[in-house]
Amino acid sequence: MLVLVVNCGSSSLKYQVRELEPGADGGTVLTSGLIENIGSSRIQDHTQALELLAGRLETELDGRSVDAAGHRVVHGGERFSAPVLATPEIIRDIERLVPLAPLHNPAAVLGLRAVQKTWPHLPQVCVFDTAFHRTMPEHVWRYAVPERFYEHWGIRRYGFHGTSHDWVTGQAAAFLGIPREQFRAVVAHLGNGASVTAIRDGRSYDTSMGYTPLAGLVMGTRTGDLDPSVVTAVLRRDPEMTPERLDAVLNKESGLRAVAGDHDMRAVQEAAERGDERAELALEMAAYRLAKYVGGYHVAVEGAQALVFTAGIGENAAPFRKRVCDRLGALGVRLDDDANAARARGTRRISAPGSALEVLVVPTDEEQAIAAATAALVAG
Ligand SMILES: Nc1ncnc2c1ncn2[C@@H]1O[C@H](COP(=O)(O)OP(=O)(O)O)[C@@H](O)[C@H]1O
Ligand SMILES: CC(=O)OP(=O)(O)O
Ligand SMILES: [Mg+2]
Repeated sequence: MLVLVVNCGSSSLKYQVRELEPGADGGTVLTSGLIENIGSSRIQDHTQALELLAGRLETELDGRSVDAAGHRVVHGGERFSAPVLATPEIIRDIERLVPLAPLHNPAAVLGLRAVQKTWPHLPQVCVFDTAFHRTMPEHVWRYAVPERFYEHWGIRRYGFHGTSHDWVTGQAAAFLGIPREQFRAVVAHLGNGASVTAIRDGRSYDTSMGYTPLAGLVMGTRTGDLDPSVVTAVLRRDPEMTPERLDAVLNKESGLRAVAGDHDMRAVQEAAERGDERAELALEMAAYRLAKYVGGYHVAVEGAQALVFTAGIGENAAPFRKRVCDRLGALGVRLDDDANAARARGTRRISAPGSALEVLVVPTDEEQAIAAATAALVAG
């Protein structure tokens, strides 16, 4: 079966076509690519991007056609706890969740509709970032705010990057030979967006992102945790500031970008190595925040067996992993500096013998997980 995996951003569309057997792993990648600058004069909207993609696929797949499409949908609210086949009603439901994820869900809706318009008979599956976190207990997902915030507006912790946290948890448990339902871990997904999840009995027990993907860790362009009074103070003090503008500042102009002047970890690391003090401060802030979460989640899961790093930074930024692990001595974490620094691929151990927690690097593969879920649902 050929599955088109679609990850729609507001101005970009990442895709992969994978060949796989339903019920098996995510199979092999036949082709992949990225269409950027959606909204420009050349590519006006997602429908036009999909038409461009359809043309590309005809050559790239040598005339073979895809059998299904799987979409990454960031916010599934409380409604979706597993992947679903997209129907017009489901797409409308996802559209209703746009106020909860104004930066992420609109693109998914556009992508779903554009695929429908380009290939009217293609089955489509939605895979939600929030779904994996539906197992969090109520005392974890509740905020201590008036009940009506939740009742009227759905304000609670949802959590994101679930497809990645789920996949990486399974890979890590298998690598260590621990049955998944007995696995306790802390999984750090560190990409442009970053979140950390407490895994108890192989499931999500707590996670650092909240009502939106703004909470938790210091990220490339997002603040992470912040005293909410900062929001009201800025709105009061700056006459030009609006909620929309402040949303953009906190999501797109903060994090590493605000402190170090660049959102990209590679650039920040290079600047720190040259002695740039702002870059050094940004790295210390990000590492300290993450280390605090690891300590907290170690307690939350009653003793983690492993700490797992994944995504662009987690998989590649050895100096950042060291910064974090060096703060975890009180938990008995001991890094193997050579293993950490080695340029290796695939799932690997980077802790020293005798470390109280196994420290692993596990490459994430959200596309593979989305393809597998799509094939399973379409075939079933
Ligand atoms: N070799 C590397 N060393 C340090 N950071 C890296 C390296 N490769 C990628 N990164 C960082 O990974 C981040 C992007 O992660 P990624 O998972 O691709 O993000 P996303 O999918 O959220 O866009 C960037 O900050 C980038 O600088
Ligand atoms: C939910 C989220 O933060 O996604 P990304 O890391 O792709 O921005
Ligand atoms: Mg990512």
